[in-house]
Amino acid sequence: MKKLPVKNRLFGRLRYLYVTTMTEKPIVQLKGVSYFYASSKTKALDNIDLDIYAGKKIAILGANGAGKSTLFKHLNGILKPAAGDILVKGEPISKKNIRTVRQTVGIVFQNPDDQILAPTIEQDVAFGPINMGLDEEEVEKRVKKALELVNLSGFEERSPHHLSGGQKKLVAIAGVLAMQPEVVVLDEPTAGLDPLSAENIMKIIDGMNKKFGITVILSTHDVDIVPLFADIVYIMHHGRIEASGTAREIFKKHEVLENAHLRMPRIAEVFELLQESGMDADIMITPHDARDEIIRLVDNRK
Ligand SMILES: Nc1ncnc2c1ncn2[C@@H]1O[C@H](COP(=O)(O)OP(=O)(O)OP(=O)(O)O)[C@@H](O)[C@H]1O
Repeated sequence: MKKLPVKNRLFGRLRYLYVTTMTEKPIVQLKGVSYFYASSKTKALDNIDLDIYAGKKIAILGANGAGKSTLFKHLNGILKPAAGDILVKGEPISKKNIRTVRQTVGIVFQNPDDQILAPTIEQDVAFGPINMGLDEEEVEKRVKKALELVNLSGFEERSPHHLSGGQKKLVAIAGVLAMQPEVVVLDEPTAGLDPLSAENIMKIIDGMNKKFGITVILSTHDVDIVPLFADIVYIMHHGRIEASGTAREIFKKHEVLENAHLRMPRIAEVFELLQESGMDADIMITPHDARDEIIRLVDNRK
């Protein structure tokens, strides 16, 4: 085949990049979404615009009461916005498409007791696939795979109500994964977990994204896990998105963080202290980057 001149090849490549990035539509999109709880007279969401792209890992960072759970309840139609639109795969959520929307976007609630209903783990994880009208063989296959993914194989016959908080969260995640969603939304998945269980759950969440390309949106106020996980971070406060960007960009916004009752990751504070001691240190927010920066600083002093 005749090779195109370099200029044409370059143009072709640029056009490809344009087509794949600029024209890609968000898998979930919020346009000017507001929500008001009449009972507490609270404007929980205030004109939220959000574009979530397929395959990304998103962290919504916000203090207690920022509006994270309310936002999530809008993503698969549990709550309807008082104003604005929510589109899933380009379609506004409606009565007609709500079942499809709920198969596309699975939510793992903050409290697993709100989600776990059946007497055995197997029955609980099978609930979604059965509701989707899948045949017995497919349901069984999905339950087995979902329990494997959360490391709960062998727990099928046990009662979910006699599990630890961390294990209950895993059952809730398995229930959502068994529906094979494209987007998984997790409301504070590490809240109330010990460090090892939190790390385990974050590994499972990361695996969903890496192995299956699932788009992950999670909320947290744990600033230390965010840089280890997220491609894109949003800061929420008083029902508004106050900032967005990569973790590195976000954790430079000291004022925004402070106003939102958040802080930098602990590891970054070490670099602030080094700067205060007169060292030419860059602020690092992950252990690996911190190691590299410390080696650089040590080498420079030799
Ligand atoms: N069911 C409800 N009825 C009335 N007000 C509510 C209800 N749920 C939440 N709110 C109010 O809406 C605001 C946002 O709450 P939301 O639970 O969405 O915040 P959050 O960021 O998820 O908080 P947290 O980190 O504590 O879970 C708060 O002021 C809260 O008191």
